[in-house]
Amino acid sequence: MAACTSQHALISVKPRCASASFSSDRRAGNVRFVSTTSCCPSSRKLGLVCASNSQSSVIEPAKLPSSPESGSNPKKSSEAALILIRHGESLWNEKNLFTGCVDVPLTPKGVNEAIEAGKRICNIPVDVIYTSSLIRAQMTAMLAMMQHRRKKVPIIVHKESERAHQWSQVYSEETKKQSIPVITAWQLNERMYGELQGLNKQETADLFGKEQVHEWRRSYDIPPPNGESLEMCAERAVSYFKEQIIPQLVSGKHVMIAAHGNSLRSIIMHLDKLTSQEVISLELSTGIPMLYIFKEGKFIRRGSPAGPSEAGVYAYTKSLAKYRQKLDGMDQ
Ligand SMILES: O=C(O)[C@H](O)COP(=O)(O)O
Repeated sequence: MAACTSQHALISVKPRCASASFSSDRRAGNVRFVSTTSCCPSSRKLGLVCASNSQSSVIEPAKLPSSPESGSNPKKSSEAALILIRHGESLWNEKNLFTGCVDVPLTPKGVNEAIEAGKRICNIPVDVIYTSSLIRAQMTAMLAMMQHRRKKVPIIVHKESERAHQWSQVYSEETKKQSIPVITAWQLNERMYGELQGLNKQETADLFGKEQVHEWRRSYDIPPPNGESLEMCAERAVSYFKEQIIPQLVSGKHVMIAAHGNSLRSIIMHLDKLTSQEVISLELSTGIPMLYIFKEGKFIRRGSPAGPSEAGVYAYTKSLAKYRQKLDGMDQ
């Protein structure tokens, strides 16, 4: 890994204007890619593993009824928005500790990041929210959604027991219409970091070597001691995405996912068809939302803002622009 790391060059890409298309661009806003032209043997090995495991981001085209919220004609429009947000800074991000599945809340900075994330997506329709079972992702989802111009109330769906489900029912159709279900799923949790959980990242690198720790943190198929590799994390996160979330998009629902650096890396790897070599260089910042459009069975990246507002950073589709106009109309 040392050879790879030393030859990496950081590429940062500025967000594009609203009219630009991101369809074939894997680099945007919070997603940083690093050149991997010269690879070490272990990276080549990863590439081979990926080739046999590579997943297509195209699923069978389906009939896609549009949500009434989208403000578009269901016959003409067949697209749904997918927003991905990594949680804001957590107390252990701040302390530079390996966190994984330890359930740590946001810092005040993380709270602000979640609020800013919400402002960036305040004009994009959301019908259903998925988060991990960890509080940092749930706080981020809630804080972000509270910034939305549509002012719907995000409500956690409790299905841990029959009673929890029954006791959290809402008995007004009108109130339900003004709510957004928030579905929590352990499958979207951060990759389990095994015996690194709670250790300081810098001290671990000093102890085991920078290359070893980079391999544990970023390689596709090398797990940290007694933890999950990205590949293992993808097995649950991408399966959940395919089984539970894609059907929502197919039915025209606009979806937001608030999750974690590595569970989202595995989902982005799937959406953008990254190889196991390319995913090594994929880094997600805390609290920066990415937007994809699901259309005719394909996922198209539409941008990721680096600025403080959503204006001019997402490549709006026609129906997203219509939805935004509708919100403008509601304000008047
Ligand atoms: O779990 C953690 O420690 C972080 O959320 C992600 O860690 P990473 O940057 O090592 O992937």
